Amino acid sequence: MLRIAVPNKGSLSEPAAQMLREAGYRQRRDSRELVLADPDNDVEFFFLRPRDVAVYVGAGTVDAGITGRDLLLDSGAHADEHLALGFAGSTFRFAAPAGTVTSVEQIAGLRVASSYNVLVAEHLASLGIEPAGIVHLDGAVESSVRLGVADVIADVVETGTTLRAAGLEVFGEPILHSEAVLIKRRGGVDGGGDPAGLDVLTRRLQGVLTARQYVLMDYDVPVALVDAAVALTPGLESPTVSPLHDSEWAAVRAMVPRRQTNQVMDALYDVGARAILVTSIHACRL
Ligand SMILES: Nc1ncnc2c1ncn2[C@@H]1O[C@H](COP(=O)(O)OP(=O)(O)OP(=O)(O)O)[C@@H](O)[C@H]1O
Ligand SMILES: O=P(O)(O)OC[C@H]1O[C@H](OP(=O)(O)OP(=O)(O)O)[C@H](O)[C@@H]1O
Ligand SMILES: [Mg+2]
Repeated sequence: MLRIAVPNKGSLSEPAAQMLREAGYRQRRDSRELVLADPDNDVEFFFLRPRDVAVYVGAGTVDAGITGRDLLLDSGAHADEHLALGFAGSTFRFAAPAGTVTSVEQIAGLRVASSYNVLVAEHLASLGIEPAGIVHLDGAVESSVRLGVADVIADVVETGTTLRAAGLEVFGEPILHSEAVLIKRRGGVDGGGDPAGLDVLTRRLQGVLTARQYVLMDYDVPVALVDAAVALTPGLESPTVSPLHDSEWAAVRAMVPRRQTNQVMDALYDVGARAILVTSIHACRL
């Protein structure tokens, strides 16, 4: 039975549960449940603090886990990213009161507050910059400068709303682009390969990612224009082209990136395609 660690609260928890549900797994009904067996799928879920997921995976007491790339790197755990999951996207950045600090080099000799000390220390060391110290805080890091325990902060930024509300501005390049990731133990099981069942979990999650990123497009097009139309909808491998009762027309079906749906429909219409239909993909295995 594959043992999978899942965040029990915070920004990652609900979207992780939703993705697993879409991948056909049972998920808990009560947010206080700590363990959930799903015997039909031969997996067991352990609901753990987002920060602790990498620790358990690194120790090998669970086989895989869902966490943030930033949390994984900060943990120093013996675990690696296996699959990017496309949600909980954020950047990890330095910020300071507007106009006070404008370059990363200026951090030398200053106090930096963060919940991600390891990440910050490694990043500054790699740049050869020595801060006066790194102050570890559990959260609400944006308040630390106003309250006098630090001069700059390093924190998760998504929309920037929290920073603005605290009168802070980002400076320097992003330290990291993060998102939710599926992780596994570094070096495999007892020095061997991946844990049994990880391949199935991975294919299922990839199926959800594909179903979210693509739509299915159907259209009719005059046979003489099939090549021009198909060039606009090459699909993943090759589009399906079927004959129609009217032998001068053909029907085409192809997967199209969801973001390009309307541009592709406009272009197909211009080429001469008609009856263009778009449907969502519920699940898939590529
Ligand atoms: N506003 C946000 N938008 C997108 N991702 C975020 C946001 N805040 C946090 N994250 C991501 O979620 C993960 C951390 O989750 P969260 O903030 O819920 O944990 P935590 O701060 O340890 O928990 P809590 O805040 O409940 O104590 C990180 O991977 C981080 O990049
Ligand atoms: O750029 P924004 O969209 O404003 O989002 C970023 C904020 O979200 C997270 O905070 P969270 O809600 O997890 O609180 P915490 O600081 O207590 O962890 C993060 O630590 C930032 O403070
Ligand atoms: Mg948080």
